Amino acid sequence: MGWYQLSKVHEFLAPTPRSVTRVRALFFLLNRFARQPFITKVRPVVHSDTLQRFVNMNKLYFLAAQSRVGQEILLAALVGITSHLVLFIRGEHHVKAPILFWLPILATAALGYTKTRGPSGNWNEGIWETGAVAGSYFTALLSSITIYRLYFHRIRHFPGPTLASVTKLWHVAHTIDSRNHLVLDRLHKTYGDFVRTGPTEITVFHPEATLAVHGFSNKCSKSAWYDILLPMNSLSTMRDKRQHNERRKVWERAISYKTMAGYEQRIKKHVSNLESHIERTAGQSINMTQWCYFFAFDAMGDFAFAASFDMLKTKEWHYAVMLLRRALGLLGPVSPVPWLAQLALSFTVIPIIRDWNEMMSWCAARMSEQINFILLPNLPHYQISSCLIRHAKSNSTVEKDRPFLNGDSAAVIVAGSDTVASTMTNLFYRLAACPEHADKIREEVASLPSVDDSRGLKGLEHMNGVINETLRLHPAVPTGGNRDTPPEGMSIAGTWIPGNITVVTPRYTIGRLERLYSQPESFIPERWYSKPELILDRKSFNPFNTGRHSCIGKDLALAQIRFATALLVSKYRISFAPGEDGTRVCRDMKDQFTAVPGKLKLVFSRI
Ligand code: HEM
Repeated sequence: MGWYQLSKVHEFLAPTPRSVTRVRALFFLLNRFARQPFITKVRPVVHSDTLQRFVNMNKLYFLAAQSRVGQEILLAALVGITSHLVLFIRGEHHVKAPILFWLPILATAALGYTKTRGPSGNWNEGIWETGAVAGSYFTALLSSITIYRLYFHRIRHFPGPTLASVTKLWHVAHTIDSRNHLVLDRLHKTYGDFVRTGPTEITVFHPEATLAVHGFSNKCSKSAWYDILLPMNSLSTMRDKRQHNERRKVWERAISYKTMAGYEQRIKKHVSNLESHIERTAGQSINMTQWCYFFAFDAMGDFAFAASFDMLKTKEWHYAVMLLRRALGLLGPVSPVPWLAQLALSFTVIPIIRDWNEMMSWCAARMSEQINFILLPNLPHYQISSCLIRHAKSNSTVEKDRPFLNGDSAAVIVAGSDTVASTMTNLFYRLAACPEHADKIREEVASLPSVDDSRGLKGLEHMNGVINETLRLHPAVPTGGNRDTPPEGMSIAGTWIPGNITVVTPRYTIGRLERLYSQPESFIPERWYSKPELILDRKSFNPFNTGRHSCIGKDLALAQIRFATALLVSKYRISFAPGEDGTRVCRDMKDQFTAVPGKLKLVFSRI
């Protein structure tokens, strides 16, 4: 647009001598923020009619500004922009999401009331005016947020879906069926190693991300997602580094080298319960996914509270486990958006939220039982809750520690059961699909003095290869584990990521990168011992995470998986049930922070 047309606009917009400077500034800004020069882009469509309409609108706008309602509308717009620039743009607000959601709604209702019912109230005008003022506030707020995130944000130059950089609701819309692992995998294929998956979030698929973000020397901190249990807290959700370090030391006493022997005795009991069922149903089709869950939850209930859920015996889902599994369904769609999770949790009448709260109360009640009824000298060492209670009782901090004790009781059941159950389901799926791996494990186990020789089992190369390969292709935590970059920012593989940006490092995709593994989609356990050339960079394999937040239950989990695999493989041949080909395990898998595999029907036949 030339100066002739510009000065026309300027005559109408601001008829004062200072207007030339203002109009110049306006067009300078438009040019600056648009991806390409705004004026050249707009020029062909700005003919005299359009210009006249634009001018008329501006006249109306100035007239409106002189009326009372017009002033209110302008003020609302100003408040909208100011609340973004002063409040929302800084810090975290997800915990206050319920207040921030209801406040404008209540304010609009109050405004509506005064305009329609007050002394000078008029129903029709009042409704119209309230709508206009509220609309003006929200339009201004959302426009300000959108413009800022698209054109000014520190990470605006990272590629990714445009809507994802404006709002995280984009992510919710895509993960409504709990398949975040596939959503992120597709984004990697489209946009490359660094993808902007949210207004303040970058998902990094580069192999170096694992160590940079999770390794021992990293300065990152846990992201807003980890406030999910508030007002409770737990080792796995603690964001404060000092608090986490202290709590971790208490946990290390609960699951240590010394206590492992105690746990192993009880693992053998649960493996034997699983095997009894398989023996009774030998030659018949069984739902292996379900039995892996029964096994893992029974064992974890026992380790956590000395109270097994006894599902392997009753052959039925325990009420509390059903609650927990239903409640965790919430994490699939809302996990990518911490503020939505907080908001959703405030709607306590929704069935899934009721399940969530009931599950939390159930776990808290189990912890209270332990606190109230078990005396200090009787607390066994090889029980997680008893070690945590012992610490609180000996420091007289039971009441102060309640939020941690209650949070830990819920977190340990989820962290310890879901992960083991999904890994075992996937492992048996792989053994049924490739029986030669089961044959190799059988040979290895036969070389040991006993099938439950824990030391010997640890050294079985092929069995460990099968476990690693299962965890690589089917990680139990496929995308979770988000971190925030330190305030000063950080560099990952030469790419600078500014401070306080959430970084996601999805194990599901990183475990399948061609840059890291030859034939990445193939299940080759030998790559972990006899064919190391098939692994190009071992450092980024972290199914249990690395660094100070690494899985504290790793040894416990591996012991369960090894004992169960060794016993079942040495006694039975494993095959798919008639009509089953195993595809449902991956096809129906859900990513609810932990992975939930699809149904798997197997037949175990005695050897
Ligand atoms: C195959 C089984 C398992 C896998 C693959 C696994 C994986 C993981 C991963 C990836 C993390 C890090 C999560 C994050 O960054 O937020 C983690 C943390 C954790 N896991 Fe496990 N886990 C398994 C079994 C267990 C078991 C049996 C327990 C029982 C005690 C357990 C307890 C925990 C706890 C308490 C944390 C938090 C540690 C911290 O933040 O200091 N996990 N696990």
